[in-house]
Parts: sequence; C-alpha cells; structure tokens
Amino acid sequence: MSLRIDGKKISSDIKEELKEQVKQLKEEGVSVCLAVIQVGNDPASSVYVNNKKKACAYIGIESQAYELPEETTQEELLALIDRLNKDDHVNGILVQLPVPAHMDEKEIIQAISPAKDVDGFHPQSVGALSTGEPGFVSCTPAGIIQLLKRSGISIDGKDCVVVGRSNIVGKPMAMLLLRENGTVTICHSHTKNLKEVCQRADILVAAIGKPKFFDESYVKDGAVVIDVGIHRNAENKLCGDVDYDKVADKVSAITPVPGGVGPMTIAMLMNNCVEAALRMNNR
Ligand SMILES: Nc1nc(=O)c2c([nH]1)NC[C@@H]1CN(c3ccc(C(=O)N[C@@H](CCC(=O)O)C(=O)O)cc3)C=[N+]21
Repeated sequence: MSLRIDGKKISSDIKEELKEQVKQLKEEGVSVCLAVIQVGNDPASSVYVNNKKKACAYIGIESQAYELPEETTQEELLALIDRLNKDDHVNGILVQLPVPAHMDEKEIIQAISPAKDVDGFHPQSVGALSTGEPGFVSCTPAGIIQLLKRSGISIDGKDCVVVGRSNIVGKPMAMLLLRENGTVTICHSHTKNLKEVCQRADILVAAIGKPKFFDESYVKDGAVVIDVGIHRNAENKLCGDVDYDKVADKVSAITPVPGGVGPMTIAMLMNNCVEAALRMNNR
C-alpha cells in the first residue's frame, strides 16, 4: 500500500495557518493585498484567477482583480504594473500567464517589482533562489517541497530526478531539491535513456507535459512520485503526467491529479503574499 499524498488537506492546513497569521497582522495594523491581472478571457485562466480570489477571501487577504480586454496593448499593461509597483497598499502583483500572443511575456515579468513578485518569476527572484539570497520562490515547486516535508519524506541525500526544465517548474524544482541536499538530475527532451534515469529516482518529479506518460516501468519499487501534470480529457476529467493506477502499488508515496500539486500552488501563492507584506513592513 502506498501513501496517497493529500495536497488538498496539506494546502488547507497551510491556508489555516496563514489565516491565523493574517488575523494577527491585522490586529497589529498590517494588511495584505494581492493584485491579480488577467488579459483576455481564456476560460481555464478565469477558473484559476477565480480560485486565487477565493483563497484570498478565505485567508483575509484583500484581492484586486484587473480583467483587461484581449486587445490591451503592452504599454497599457506596463503602465498598470508601474502604478501597482508604486502603490504602497499593494503587496503582491500577479499577471496570469499565458498572456495574449501580441504581448511580450518576458518584458512583463521583468516589469514587476521583485519586492512584489509573488510568482517568483522575475530574474532577480530566480537568481536569488540559486545563490540562496532571500527572494520569492515559484509557487508550484515551493508547494512540492511542502508536500514532501509535511508527509515526513526526507530529501537529504536522495536521488531526485526532475523530468522537465521549464522556468516555472523544472528549473526552480531542481534548485529547491538541491537546497535540501538532494542529488538532482534534470531530464528533458534530449535525455538519453530517460526510463533508466527515472528508475534510479528515490524522488521522481514528473513535469513532462504528456498525459499518463509515466507507467510502472519508469519507477523503482518504493519511490516517491510527484505528478505536476494537468491534462483535461474530452469529458473534462483531469489527469496528470503519471498513470496513477499503474504506478500507485509500486511506490511508497504518490500525488494524485487532481488534489495533489495543484492546490499547493495556490497555498504557496498566498504564503508569498503574506511574506511580501511582512517584508514591506520590515518584519
Ligand atoms: N502568473 C501565473 N501564476 C501561476 O501560478 C499560474 C499561471 N500564471 N497560469 C496558469 C498556471 C496553472 N496554475 C494552477 C493553479 C492551481 C491549480 C489547481 O488548484 N488544480 C486543482 C484542480 C483545479 C481544477 O479542477 O481545474 C488540482 O490539481 O487539484 C492548477 C494550476 C497556476 N498557474
């Protein structure tokens, strides 16, 4: 029998802790405010943005929603970011990705003040993660570390294999596992013998972006499997990068999709907002 790592439960524990902390801060006169910007009305993005608003409301974080039309120009968006950067009331700024094709995502990310970069996507935040300076950490990989720690799974000295090298998941995930003294391998589309490398993993992080790609032949007996994939089939049912039913009996612990990594992403975003407010108030 393997442990089904319950991301819903762990994320709700974290939200409970944050709610208490925010209440305490309010009594001391410190408020927390997140600005969420969405350009265009991609339905999937709208669902995520809504979930973020709901989480803010639950915890006691003020949320400002900026729903901009698809035709918004780069200059208009940069002007809004600039205004929010200068607004002392706003602690965190998030621009929902992806942005429409006519926009320059890189320039947008770099326009957000690193002090308010609750997504952890700014190059300064990314650099700080690799040198160990204080800075915001990308929410999904930060959430995965919390899932492991709060499930009593140690990372120290373990063989950790991360499959995927994106800026928002794979690369920061590798840096965080390294910070926890894991021995880290990053795999990608040019990796030879992907299966053999995965079979060595004590902790396998699957972020390849292909539905049910990993079956039992990729995992070692007793490994820990973290599934970062989110795919929706024709019936709107969610699945991950891992074929859960084929893998679950062979491993010691595994995250489901939904209810694994996804909910942690939002919990860590809330955590980063509180951290931004603490820093802005010199706490
Ligand atoms: N600037 C920016 N920051 C982000 O953090 C960001 C983004 N853009 N763009 C899109 C991705 C995706 N993302 C998710 C958040 C929560 C779940 C989540 O809660 N998933 C639930 C299921 C939710 C459902 O039913 O769809 C689960 O896995 O159990 C998933 C995905 C944040 N993203």
